[in-house]
Formats: sequence, C-alpha cells, structure tokens
Amino acid sequence: MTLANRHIALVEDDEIMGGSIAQRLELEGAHVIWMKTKTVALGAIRTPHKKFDAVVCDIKLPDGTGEDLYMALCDHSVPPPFLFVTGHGGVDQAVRLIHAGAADYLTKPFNMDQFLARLSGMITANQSEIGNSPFGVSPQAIDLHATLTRAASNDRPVYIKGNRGTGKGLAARTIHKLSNRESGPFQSVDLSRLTASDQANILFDDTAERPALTRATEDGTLYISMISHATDTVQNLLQEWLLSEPTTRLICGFTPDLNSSETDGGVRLDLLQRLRAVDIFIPPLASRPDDILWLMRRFYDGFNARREKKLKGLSVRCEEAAVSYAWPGNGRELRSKMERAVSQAQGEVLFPLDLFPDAQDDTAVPRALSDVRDGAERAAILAALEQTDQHILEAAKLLSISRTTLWEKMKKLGIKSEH
Ligand SMILES: Nc1ncnc2c1ncn2[C@@H]1O[C@H](COP(=O)(O)OP(=O)(O)OP(=O)(O)O)[C@@H](O)[C@H]1O
Repeated sequence: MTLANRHIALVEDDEIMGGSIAQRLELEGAHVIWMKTKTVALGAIRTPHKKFDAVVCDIKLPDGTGEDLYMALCDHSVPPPFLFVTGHGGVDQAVRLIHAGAADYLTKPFNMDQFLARLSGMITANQSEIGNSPFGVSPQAIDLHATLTRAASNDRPVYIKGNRGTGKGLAARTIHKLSNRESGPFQSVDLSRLTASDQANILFDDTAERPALTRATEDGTLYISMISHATDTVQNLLQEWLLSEPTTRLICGFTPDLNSSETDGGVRLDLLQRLRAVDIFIPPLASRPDDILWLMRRFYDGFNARREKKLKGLSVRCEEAAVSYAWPGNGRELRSKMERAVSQAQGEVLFPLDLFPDAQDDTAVPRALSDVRDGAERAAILAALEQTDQHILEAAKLLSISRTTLWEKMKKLGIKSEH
C-alpha cells in the first residue's frame, strides 16, 4: 500500500528529525500536518479538519510526553493508530503503550524505508479493522469496533451500556471472538428473566447435572445482561467472586430504563466500579443513519436469500423511510421488521409499506418535520375558520397572528376562504 493521499499527523519537536520525516512523507504523496507540542497536537487530532489515518509521534515533547497525548485522546474516542518514534530512553514507555493498543514504535535512528513500511502496514491493519465492524460503517460503529478490539486484548471486566436491541450481546460475543479465549466457552444469562433464587443458583451453585455458570465459563467469557436486575445476594456473590480473581472474563450489559432517573439501575457503587473496568457505550441506531442503511442491506441480503422468488432490491423510498424512523427497538426492531418485510413483500422491490405496514393510516411512517408542522397549522387554521364562521379577522385573532400572516399561510397551505 502506498501512503499517497493519506493524512498523517506528525508530532515532533526536533526540527531536523521532523523536517526529514515530513519531507519524506510528502515525497510519498501523503498530506502531513506537523505539530511541535502536545497541546497543539491534542486539539488538532481531537477535532481534525479531516480525520488522520495515522499519527507519528515522538515520546518526549516540550510540554509532556507522547504517552500523555495518546492517553488524553483515549479518554474521549479511539485515536488513529500511533507510530511512536523514540530514543532508547523511551522504549519502556513505548512498549507499555503498545500493550494499551497504541500500535507500533521505532527507535531512533531508524531507516526511512523501514519507517515507511511500518507506517503503511499500520494504516492497512487499521483499515481492515474498519471494514470488519459488525455494527456498521459510521464513525461511531468503527470506533466501537476498535474499542471492542482493544477490550479483547485484556481480561478486565467490561460494562456495556446501550438501549434495548442496540447489540450489547453482539458486542460481548465480538469481544470473546477477538480475544485469546475464543476457543473457550461463551455463555450468556439475562437476569431480568430469572427469579431471585434462580439468579444465585444458576450463577454460583454447582449441581451434579450442571456446573454454575461462573464455573462453566472458566477460561472463557460470561456475559450477564440486565445487570441492574441483580439481587443484593447476587451482587455480594459477584463482588466476592471477582475478588477471587477468576479465570472467567466477565462482561455485563446494562440497558437504561428510559422512564427512570437512576443512571445505573440498582447496582451498588463499589461493585459498579469493579464491573466498569472497561466502559463501553453503544449509541442508538437512530443516531447512526449510515448504519441503518448498512444493516438494512445486510438483513435484506440474508432474508432475500431465503425467498424462492427473489426480490430485486430496496426502493429508495423504503431507505428514506427507514432513515427517518426513530427505531426505538434499535437493531432488534430493524431485524424483525426486515424479516417480515422481505418474507411478505408482494412487489419486485421493497417499498415503505412493506417495512411499515401499520402506516396505512399514515401514522407509523415518520414524516419530515416541515410536513408535520404544515399539517398541524392547517388543522389549527381550519378549526379557527370554522369557529369564527369563516371570518378571517376573527380567526387571525384567535390564532394570535395578523390578518396578512393568516392570508399568506392559507395561500401556502391551499386553504380557500369560503367568503
Ligand atoms: N449491528 C447489528 N448487527 C446484526 N444484528 C444486530 C445488530 N444490532 C442488533 N442486532 C440484532 O438485534 C438483536 C438484539 O441484539 P442483542 O441481543 O445483541 O442486543 P442487546 O442490546 O443485548 O438487547 P437487549 O438490551 O434488548 O437485551 C439480535 O437479534 C441481533 O441479531
């Protein structure tokens, strides 16, 4: 892969070193933004004009270290891959960063060809990771996948928060699959479906017929969804179990109750702190329109393959309707609506009514805000006209607008005065 047209951030305070790296990258066709301090780099990488494909960073900077820079970026998002360049004194720090998922490092002085090969290899690896996100193609989905990949590289408890159907279970399975526990067991349990005594029994009590889930998942992963439903007893047992440093990797899913002000349900603070060693949030599907379309096409392909008489595609109107719908049930709702739509569609392509059959009465398919506003205004004007026996001045007073404004609105909305 070449570096042509790649956007590279270079963070290096040494004029000679920085100059030669920048010059060589530009010769390769890359666009380089050269920064000499941590503070300037932090702002530029956090809110870039165009997303950086990679960051080449010195470990020692005049106002801090490359590690500080990388860690500060991690607090808010998944940074682009970093290639650290360091003198011998910085090797320990660089190795520590690579364990944290930072990417790669080279010690100075280095051979320029080796530097270019490492940099382009790192960018390619990052791109293929991007292509593999099971959550979609939006920047949020790509960040999420990078976060899951990073979580898979250690054994700390993971806490996944997201509204119902956003794919917390899918995220837990992805972490398991990407980790070195892949060949070990993966088990999930939904606490909201269990009675208080079953919760404790299933998680902690071995019987002759069945080992407790905490034991059955040794060297593997245990995913507990709906953790906010854990009883006090189970919370105590979980706390004790975690203190015993089990070989099971624990992942918990939390679904906020949209009708409650409690942010983390009933989980005790000390346990919560332990469970949230790695904190992951899955944004709602409606905030990721690119992923709505991407998922829709994936489900379409899958369900269409099951049809005897294949459909010829998705209509643009159907895609538009999907993007403007709120998807309160997120990916789960999209999946079930697509399954029904594709299996029952009568036409050659999928139309909005296949996806939203309840929209016959014009309520389920969301409309543009301007249409909603026009409809409401129309209804209010017609009511005022009726109430005032079609008297424009009286109707305008009722609506608290001037006569001219009412005339203009009536003209725009196609309402004819009966006088
Ligand atoms: N990005 C996605 N790709 C594929 N399937 C998805 C995706 N998001 C959600 N789904 C589908 O939605 C359903 C729900 O997913 P999952 O159980 O992982 O969600 P959840 O967030 O754990 O849900 P809940 O909180 O309601 O238990 C699954 O059938 C899954 O196939």
